Formats: sequence, C-alpha cells, structure tokens
Amino acid sequence: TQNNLTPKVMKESHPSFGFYLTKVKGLAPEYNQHSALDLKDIFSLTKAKLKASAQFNYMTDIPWLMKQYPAEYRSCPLLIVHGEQRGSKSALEKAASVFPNITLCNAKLEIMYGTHHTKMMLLLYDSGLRIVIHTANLIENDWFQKTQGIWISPLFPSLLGEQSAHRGNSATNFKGDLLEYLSFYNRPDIDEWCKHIKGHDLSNSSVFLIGSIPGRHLAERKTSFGHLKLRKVLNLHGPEKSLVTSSWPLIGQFSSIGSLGTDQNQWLCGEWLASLGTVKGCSLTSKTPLQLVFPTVNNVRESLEGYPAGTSLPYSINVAKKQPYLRNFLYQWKSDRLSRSHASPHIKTYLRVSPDNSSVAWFLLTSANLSKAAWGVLEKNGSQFMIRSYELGVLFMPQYLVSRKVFGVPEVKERKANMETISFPVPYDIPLIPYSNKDEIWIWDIPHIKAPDRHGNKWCPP
Ligand SMILES: O=C(O)c1cnc2c(C(=O)O)cccc2c1O
Repeated sequence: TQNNLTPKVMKESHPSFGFYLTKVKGLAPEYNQHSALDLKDIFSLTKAKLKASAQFNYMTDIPWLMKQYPAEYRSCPLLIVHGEQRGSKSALEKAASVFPNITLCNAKLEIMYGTHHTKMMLLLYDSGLRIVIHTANLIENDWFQKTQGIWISPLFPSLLGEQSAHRGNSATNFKGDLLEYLSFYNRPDIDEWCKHIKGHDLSNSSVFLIGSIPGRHLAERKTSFGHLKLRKVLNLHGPEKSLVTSSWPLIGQFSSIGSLGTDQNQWLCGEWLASLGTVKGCSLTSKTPLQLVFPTVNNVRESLEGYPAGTSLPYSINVAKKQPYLRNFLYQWKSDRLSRSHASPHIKTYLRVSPDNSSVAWFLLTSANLSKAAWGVLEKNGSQFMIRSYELGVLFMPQYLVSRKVFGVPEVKERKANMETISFPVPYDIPLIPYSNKDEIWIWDIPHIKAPDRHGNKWCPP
C-alpha cells in the first residue's frame, strides 16, 4: 500500500509497507533518509490541514510534544490518552493545563502492575484520517538515539454517506478490530474518535491489528486480544503449514522482560509459543525453535547513549534470577545493515523466519514486550484470559501486502531462483548473533563496572 508520503521519505529501494524506523542523530544521511522518520516528519507527511489529533502513549512530555507539531497546528484539539495514576497523573494535568486545546483521558487500569503501553496517533485532516502505531514515548530521549518502530497508515478518505462500523473495512478487518479495541476504554472522548474512524474508508489497510486490553476475558472475548488474538489470526490467515513447518524459528525482540514463570514450558514455550507458532489450520505444538533478542551488557555499554540506554531496558535482577533458562534463547542486538547496532532498541518486533534465514512468514510491530502482562495468560483451566496492560501492534502478512507466500530477508545473496520475493525491512541483522559465553543479559538494577561506556561512565544504580 503506497502512502502519499512526501517524496523525501518515499525514495525506497523496496516498498516499506508503511513500516519505518525513527531517525538517529549522527548517522550518515543514507541511514536516515530512507524509511526513517522523526515526529516532525510524521506531522508533515501530507499537505492536508490537520483538524484534530489523539496521542495514545505511556510517557508524554507535553511541552516537547507541542513543539513537534507544526506551529499552525498547535491550537488544534489534542486528546492525550495515558495511564498515569496518583502523583504522575497530577503532574500531567498540571503540564496540560497550560494548553487549552489539550484534553487528557485516563485509561482505567484496574489490574495491578498494568500499564498503558499502547502508542498510537490518530490524525484527522480536512481530507482524511491517518493512523500511526509505533513504539516511542512522546519524550525527546525516545526519538533520536534509539531504534524505534513506526507504522504509518495510508491517508484514509472520508466515507461517502453515513458513517459506519462495517463499510470501509478491509480483508484484515482492521477497522472493525480498531473500533472494538477503542470501545473497551469506555471513555466518551475516545468514543468521539470512534465516530471519526467510522466516518472514514479504511478499506486499503492491509495489516492486522493485534491489541491487548486489561481484564479477565471470557468465552469468545478470549481471542479478541493478546497472544490468543494472534493465534486466531494466524490460524485463519497465517502461512501454510506445508511451507512454514515447525522448523521455522520464532524470533521475539523486545526492550523488557517480565516474570515468565519458573518452568519455561508453562507459559513461554507452552501457551505463548504455541500461539506465535500457529500456522493456517492448526496451532502448532511448541516445537518451534525460539530465538529471543535482548541487549547484552556490552550492547548497552557500546550504545550511543552508553549505560543510560539501560533506563529504557527495565529488566530487574529479582525477575532475572527466577528464570535462568532464558539464557538458552538469547541473541544480541545487532543492526549493522541499518547502522543501528548502537541505537539501543526500544522497538518490539516478532517474526517467523525460515531455517535458511532467507524468508519471513510474517512480521509483527507492537508495543508488547515479553511479558504475561502484555500478551495475556490463561487462567482457571483456560476458561479465562488475563491481561494487565494496554498494548497495540500491527501484523504484516505477505499475502495481504505483496500477494506472495513469504517476504524475503534484505541483503540475502542467494535467492531461491524461482521466487522473485519482496523483502521486508527487518530492523535487525538476520542471521542473529547468539550471546557469547562471556556475554551477560542487560539488567538495569545491578552495577556494571567492568568497563566504561563511550562517555567514560560506569553503571552504579541507586
Ligand atoms: O515505553 C514504554 O511503554 C515503557 C514502559 N515502562 C517503562 C519502565 C517501567 O515500566 O518501569 C521503565 C523504563 C522505560 C519504560 C518504557 O519505555
């Protein structure tokens, strides 16, 4: 799907399917021009006149955010959907009170430890609606030295005639799923935005929506969200099991890890991997090889930010020591092809890759880290599905984008002769690089003093 992006970001050697990374300061220009955007680029993608916008996020620096909008749009109505509570909530209210065009909407978080992780922009123009789903907080530190992912929708035109939840939908049911996700906030300000969405034609959105809504979901609601939604979508629309056999590894890449249980076969290699290893017509047993990408201490130390990059990689020692088995699955963060090996990853992606690393069966960009809170966990003998946090992601399925059975992997020399494949811009280098036996997983609340980072500092957390 071609977005009507301004030429400067569309000079692509390959279609980007609307998938972009954030710009990284200091890189050679060619690593920032193609398929890399910053917030100001996103706001200037179209010449149409912005009428209103909504920003769903976890962390928002309101004065900084306002400066990213073009001056002529800084008085447009802006809804900020957040999950702040107590002190940080009043701090946000204080910051917002300076801007009369800002309305705050507090997403309810009724289950302990849940967060509002979802990162989405709804941009209403006089000539259409654009949706952006991404992984960056609305704070400066998230936008210039990290690897972050962005999906930009086409500019969806207004629906002719009555607004409708059913007309202007696509084969991926993107419009229906987005309206269902937003309805669960049960907030009048968000319901207003649902009217705008109903009033637009989203029929050329060719990605699937994978969201998480906090709650204990029962019966058919169980497959509306989290990893069970992904299981359902892969079951109905996924790759053929004759092509994507259980030997195709599942790669998970994320910036935080939760408590996954003392036995890897319970949730990680049981319930969760069974969902992500699903192919059309069946939910594979979890024989799928699992490869997890999370930065080593050295990856963090060598990053552009140095050890402080670790403040966005919240993996704590108390959780890590309960799950030493993770070691068996770990791979380093490496992105030399995009010159982003030192741009610490805050992006979260999941994909299914062929054993010869030449093909990708599907690709998910999401806010969801590797945790039960984000993806959900079955309870009460599978009768209910408990999710703690709001999450949102988009699933790229080749047959819905390029009518091919698989995506290629960039820079793969030997192409299967008969398959003229189109590569998906995977944001890290494949094949992956395993941890060396000297590597340690990054943990943010213990000292790292063996070697200084590029700023000459060591890491001594409080
Ligand atoms: O982007 C996000 O949604 C997100 C959520 N949570 C955290 C935490 C935490 O929850 O302790 C610590 C540091 C960074 C983040 C972060 O970047």
